[in-house]
Amino acid sequence: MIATRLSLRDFRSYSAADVRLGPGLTVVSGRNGAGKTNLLEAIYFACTGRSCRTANEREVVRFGAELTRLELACEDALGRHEISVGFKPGDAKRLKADGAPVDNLVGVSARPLVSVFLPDRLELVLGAPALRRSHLDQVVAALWPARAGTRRAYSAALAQRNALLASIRAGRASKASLPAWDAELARHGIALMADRDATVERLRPRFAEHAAGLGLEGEVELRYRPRSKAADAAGLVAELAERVESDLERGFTGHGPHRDDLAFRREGRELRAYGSRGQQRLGLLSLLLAEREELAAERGSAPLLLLDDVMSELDATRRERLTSLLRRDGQAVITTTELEHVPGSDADDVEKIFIEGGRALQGVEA
Ligand SMILES: Nc1ncnc2c1ncn2[C@@H]1O[C@H](COP(=O)(O)OP(=O)(O)OP(=O)(O)O)[C@@H](O)[C@H]1O
Repeated sequence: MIATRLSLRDFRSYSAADVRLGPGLTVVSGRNGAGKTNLLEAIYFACTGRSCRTANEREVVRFGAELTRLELACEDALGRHEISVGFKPGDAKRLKADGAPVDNLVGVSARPLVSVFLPDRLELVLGAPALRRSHLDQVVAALWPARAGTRRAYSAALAQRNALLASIRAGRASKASLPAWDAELARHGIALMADRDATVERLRPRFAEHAAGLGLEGEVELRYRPRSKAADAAGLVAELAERVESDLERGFTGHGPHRDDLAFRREGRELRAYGSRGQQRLGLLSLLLAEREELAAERGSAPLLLLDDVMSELDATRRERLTSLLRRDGQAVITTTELEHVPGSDADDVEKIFIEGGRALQGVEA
């Protein structure tokens, strides 16, 4: 599934825009503040009905406008599709797939899956483990939609166990009720760990391959780091039982897959602590590219990759490598202040959009 055209009204800096997206690479260029990221965000918003930039979505409506509206035309082997998103702050979003209203766009097959790289996504390498866990769980859900419920079930069981720990501490409940929740938590926990492990195992070789291809030198590794050593639910129950006194002291569950991490390593050391900014960026790009390939293999269609300002911190060789990779397969949209930062962008197979004066113009600057 590819996205072929985006039309919008009153989104961020645009009063209106109508742009064609290439089946391969599309380059969006313009000066700082021109509205390049806004266009990328608009594509994401049209695909998912959500912003990839802000939790306060009223920000996406153009200053002075009441509502925003986006339409995304897509195409697959079976024909054309259309997604539309209408958003008026304070009201429920109006989402449609092929003309029919839908509650959300998550499971909608009329649109491509989408994967986004914004500069602040480097937090995925640099930030707290919770970000990596949640990213990993999103990849699990994208690869195997039927398993999306495992994390929700685990979180619900964890909340229940924590509430029970607090009640026991306060003398309102007895310890005798804990084993039932431990069993429930362990059952979902083991399933969650198995899904995470299977996902990372599939991503690992592709990650290493892309890291090498993009010029991230040295031995590079993606590794799943589960907190628990348990091989089955009974093992996790036993680990929980061993720690019950400290859990009761703290009032929450200190052990289990809600403490897992995903490690990006180079030469045996964490990229987070020892990598340069450029190396961290290449690590994250390698992960997104590995995920894209794995999704294409599992789901039969590669996600649309949206890359904001990835070229500025890469040297000429790495820009070259990334661009040729992006031109090779799948659909990608990349923003840049300088077209020359995307080597080969003058080729006919690369679609170009130039942003100037609040308008998105097809083709390059005259
Ligand atoms: N709701 C909104 N209504 C109107 N304009 C907005 C809105 N939200 C942001 N903008 C404007 O959008 C512009 C920033 O656009 P954007 O972030 O897309 O720039 P960019 O081209 O990606 O720049 P850079 O190269 O610096 O990253 C700013 O001028 C900002 O004022």
